[in-house]
Amino acid sequence: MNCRSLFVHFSPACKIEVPERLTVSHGALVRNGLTDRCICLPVREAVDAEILLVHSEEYLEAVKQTPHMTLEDLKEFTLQYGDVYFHPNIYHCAKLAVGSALQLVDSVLMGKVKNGMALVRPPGHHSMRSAANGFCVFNNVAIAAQYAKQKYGVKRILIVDWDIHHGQGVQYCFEDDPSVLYFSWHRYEHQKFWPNLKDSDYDIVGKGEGAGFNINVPWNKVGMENSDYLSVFCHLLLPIAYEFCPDLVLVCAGFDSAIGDPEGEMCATPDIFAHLTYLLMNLAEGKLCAVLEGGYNLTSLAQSVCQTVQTLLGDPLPPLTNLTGPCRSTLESLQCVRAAHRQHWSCLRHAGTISTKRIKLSGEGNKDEAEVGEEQKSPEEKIWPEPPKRICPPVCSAVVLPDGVVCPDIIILFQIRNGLALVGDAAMTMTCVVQYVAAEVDSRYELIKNFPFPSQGCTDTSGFAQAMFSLLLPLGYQYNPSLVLLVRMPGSGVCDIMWQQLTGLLQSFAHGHTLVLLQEDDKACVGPTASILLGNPAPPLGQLPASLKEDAEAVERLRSRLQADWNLLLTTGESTK
Ligand SMILES: CC(O)(O)CCCCCNCCCN
Ligand SMILES: [Zn+2]
Repeated sequence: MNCRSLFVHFSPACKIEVPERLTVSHGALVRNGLTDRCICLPVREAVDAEILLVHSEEYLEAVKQTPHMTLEDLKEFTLQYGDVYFHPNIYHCAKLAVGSALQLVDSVLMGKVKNGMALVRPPGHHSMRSAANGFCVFNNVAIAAQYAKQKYGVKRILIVDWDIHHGQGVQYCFEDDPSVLYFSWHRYEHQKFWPNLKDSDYDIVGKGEGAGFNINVPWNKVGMENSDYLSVFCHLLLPIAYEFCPDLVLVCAGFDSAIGDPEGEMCATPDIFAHLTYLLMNLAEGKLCAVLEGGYNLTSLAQSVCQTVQTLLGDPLPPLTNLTGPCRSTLESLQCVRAAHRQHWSCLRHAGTISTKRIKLSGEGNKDEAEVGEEQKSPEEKIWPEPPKRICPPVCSAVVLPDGVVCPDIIILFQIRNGLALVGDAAMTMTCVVQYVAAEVDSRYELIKNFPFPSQGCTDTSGFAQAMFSLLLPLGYQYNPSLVLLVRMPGSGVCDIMWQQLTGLLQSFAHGHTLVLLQEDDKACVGPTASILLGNPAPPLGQLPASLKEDAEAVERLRSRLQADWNLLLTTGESTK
């Protein structure tokens, strides 16, 4: 009997938002042994009340009809929205995506897990109160934020949207809400890139009570690299985020901002997401929920997801190499956003003064004159090195007590990850360690001493925080040491929680190989320091007041003096020379 089989082939309306995005990402997590180290949370469908935290009744009712629609009706239905595709099963999937994000928020806020990532489809950040848009049906992250506020009374939530598209749905939801700080960078090209909104530009800062709590960083050129992303984090997002002092961090984790993606056409490599994730984990005592948005190159998507989850698990970060500094277009965007937000955030009040002439940026950092060869390649043809293995030394931390000997090579030679030593004379020991390292281990080390501050004492946490973000982090990234030696000089005046934040942030470098030297009478500092070295989150600094003018100016003077040689320190396209 010849059986006639009928293949109904759904020609995929959308070629990039495909099921393989989840199967390939999950497969990579399994292959890298990361799922074994995670707990897998059960998913559930969101209920109406949760969806109505963001969306209107009429929109929810309309979407509820879609499972019963014919293909023709579905096509008709989608015409009222932009760039979104409906399938009879998408309502169910969209409820699962929201439900997954809420399950993650519950687990983090109830302390069952430190942090986590929800791998969901369909994405959410474009969907609005009464409209689907850009592959999104319900706004997963916006609903998660409202849910966290309503159910757990969370006071301040930071949403970081590193997807390459502007999450206008999130912006519209919270634009007048000062309890939710929304940060988004996005391909913009002076409004020529989708969704082509004037509302996505840097001067849209929020409305009424929400003024200052909406930060848009437009990328007006493609080909942005790791340096561009890091400079926006160091010189804009982190200073404001620390001043805001969130109780929870939600990430619209779209990976179409990675190299190879057909939508983003950027050149940042997957390991950058290890660092972006880590830098955010030092906020809100590590309470971070990442929710998948976009990401359409299956190779870079899978690698980026693994880099993100590995950092959430506390593994050492892969050093970022050849950071050449931000390109001119980034500096222009950075300068515009900082100027637009200067009145709202005291960390920007003394921001770098606009100066006279343009600085000649290093060649590679300049998208305007991208190398010819690279320029021609399509995103899919781009190649990049596989992110390096991030090995975890068998021992995390060692403590050397006064009668012990400080031998830094055990740290550098990967036998342990980091360590602290209580020594009789911190300054003298530092000199010995530096000579030993320089001679014996032939490694580059970064000597971290407290920056010369005009104002003594911990009164100026803000000034110190400012120095950390606008000086220490960019310098450390560009210098790329193989050991970080952190010395707490007697009378440094750096208060414990700032010290803990500093110890935490400096583990961004050198595979986390940090050697801390403490004066032996500084015993009270051993516990808090060891806690950070063991991977615990630093306590919050609290909402930071304006830094003392003389401190901010001292940092600015130091920054503008060093920026000619270290252009990750740059925040404007001008040099002050
Ligand atoms: C989650 C996400 O932000 O990645 C969704 C992106 C939607 C892109 C729609 N492209 C439309 C092109 C129109 N000519
Ligand atoms: Zn996107």
